[in-house]
Amino acid sequence: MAHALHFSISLSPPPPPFLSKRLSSKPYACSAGSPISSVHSVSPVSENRLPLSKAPAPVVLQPTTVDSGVMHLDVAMEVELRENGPRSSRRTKLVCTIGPATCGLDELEALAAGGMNVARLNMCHGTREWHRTVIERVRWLNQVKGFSVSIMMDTEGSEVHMGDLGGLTSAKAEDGDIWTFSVRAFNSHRPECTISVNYDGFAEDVKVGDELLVDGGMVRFEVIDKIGPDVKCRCTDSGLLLPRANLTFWRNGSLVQARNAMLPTISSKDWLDIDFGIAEGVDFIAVSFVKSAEVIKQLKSYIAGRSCESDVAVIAKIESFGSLKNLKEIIQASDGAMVARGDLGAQIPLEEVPSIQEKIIRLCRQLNKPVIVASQLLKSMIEYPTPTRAEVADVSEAVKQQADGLMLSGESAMGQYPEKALAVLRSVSLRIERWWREEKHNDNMELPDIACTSLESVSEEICHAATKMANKLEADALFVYTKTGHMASLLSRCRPDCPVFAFTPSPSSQRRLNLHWGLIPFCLSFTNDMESNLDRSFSLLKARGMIKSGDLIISVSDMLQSVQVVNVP
Ligand SMILES: Nc1ncnc2c1ncn2[C@@H]1O[C@H](COP(=O)(O)OP(=O)(O)O)[C@@H](O)[C@H]1O
Ligand SMILES: C=C(OP(=O)(O)O)C(=O)O
Ligand SMILES: [K+]
Ligand SMILES: [Mg+2]
Repeated sequence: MAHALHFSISLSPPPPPFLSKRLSSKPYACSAGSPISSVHSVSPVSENRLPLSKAPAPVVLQPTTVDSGVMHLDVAMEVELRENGPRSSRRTKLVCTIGPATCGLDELEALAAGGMNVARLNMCHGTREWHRTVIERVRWLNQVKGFSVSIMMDTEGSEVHMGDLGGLTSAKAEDGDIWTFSVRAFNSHRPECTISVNYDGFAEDVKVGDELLVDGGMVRFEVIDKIGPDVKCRCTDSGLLLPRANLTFWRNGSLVQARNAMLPTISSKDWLDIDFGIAEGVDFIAVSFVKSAEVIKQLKSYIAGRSCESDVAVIAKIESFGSLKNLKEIIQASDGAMVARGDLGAQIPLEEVPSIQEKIIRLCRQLNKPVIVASQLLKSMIEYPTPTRAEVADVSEAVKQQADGLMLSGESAMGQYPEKALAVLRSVSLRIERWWREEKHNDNMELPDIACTSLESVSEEICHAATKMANKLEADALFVYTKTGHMASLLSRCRPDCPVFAFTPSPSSQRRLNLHWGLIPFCLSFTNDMESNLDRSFSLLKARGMIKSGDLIISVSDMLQSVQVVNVP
């Protein structure tokens, strides 16, 4: 049941069933969340972190069940709408990777209150039990605290990576140090300067003289000797080794495709994780190292056969050489894409990443698929409370390119300042979006027809026309009443100057729409009578201070092929 929120009466929420669980993900310990009171205050300052220099005012959310089930909107978006007004609300969506720094209930709530639209779980790390507890916590926050945070599961894939560091959060490799990379497993005792590798063929595939890159070049080694399962390497570029960091090796300046590159994109472990994700009802499954459209089609039909509502969206991660060769087919087959710059930058020359990012974003928009820009957006904030100027410029570039979403990885998973990093994404997005609108940099990107049926063509034309009218008339918001969410995505694709209030009867459609640029998704049941739908929405939204009398609304729906222009009474 959806809980619509009002802010006057306080009610004690039921205690979360998982409160007693203590989540830990070796080598980190993490808080299991503190008891929740009815008036729960989300403080940006939490234990064992430095107080933030410019801490935002704590958000105090008092959920009640007034209007329960009538209309539901993420409570953080509601606060933002009320405070900034529709036209100044944030259009770019924010994805946070959850890890030891943010798996506690308080930390998750702080991220939700700070504008996290999607929580990402990287199946490369942690146990299924650990991930299940995080999912339960996010669900609890959604149900009891009125958020609408979606969940994205990200598969491990058959990449080569290091093992854990036996309890250490990191290890420093210095220039000239000799380290051993071994396919042996070290259960309790890991010898000094030794790292385990998850791929059995590792020692066979590398050659003396190869260059070994950790995490796309954060640390570099040269292979100097091979002794059975052990590969001896000399550090040539010092840096921090992080648990399970990805490994690539290069020969004469070219990436060596290890035999694991021939393994299926979705490993047996990934299929079990996918079963887990479907059973837990995650909203998105992001597939690592996609090489072809076939694997996406296969996964989509697997999901359709498994989950009765078949509403898990599949996101293709573009992070390998193979995916670039089949980019259009892959994106066409998927429900969205991720520019996974971490691994992408380890597979192609770094200087090619920016133009490829732009190309993928443009292609996704043309094909009407949401796209996320991921990795290293605010990397320095893992350790420092303020970003570098270059990082802010990188974030603003992605915002200018009108990517649907921006993603935090280590910054939110294991960094010292997750909430601050999220606040930076939020404020840079708001500022750059406003600037882009004021400067009328509104691109006139050619949007090709994507409709397959004549009815879909009509919807597409209606969305183009409605956007044009909304821009010209400087409307306060576009409204769309949509059963499947498709028409809302078509409006988002037009990147209108005003936000799009997307009303959909299903909570799962609402959570899927969370990822689309400029959409404010509401869960609301509606009828075929547009007149009464509008009346009802107006009175609900006005009562909650999200719109006001006189606001200009342009409304479309996927039941009635028309555009309505209305002033809020
Ligand atoms: N579930 C988790 N448990 C423990 N650590 C995690 C988890 N998720 C992420 N991390 C940490 O955050 C870092 C950044 O996350 P991410 O970018 O998703 O992974 P990776 O660096 O392996 O690609 C990881 O290297 C890892 O140290
Ligand atoms: C997001 C990425 O994938 P992962 O963190 O799973 O390696 C990436 O490589 O940029
Ligand atoms: K992954
Ligand atoms: Mg990756």
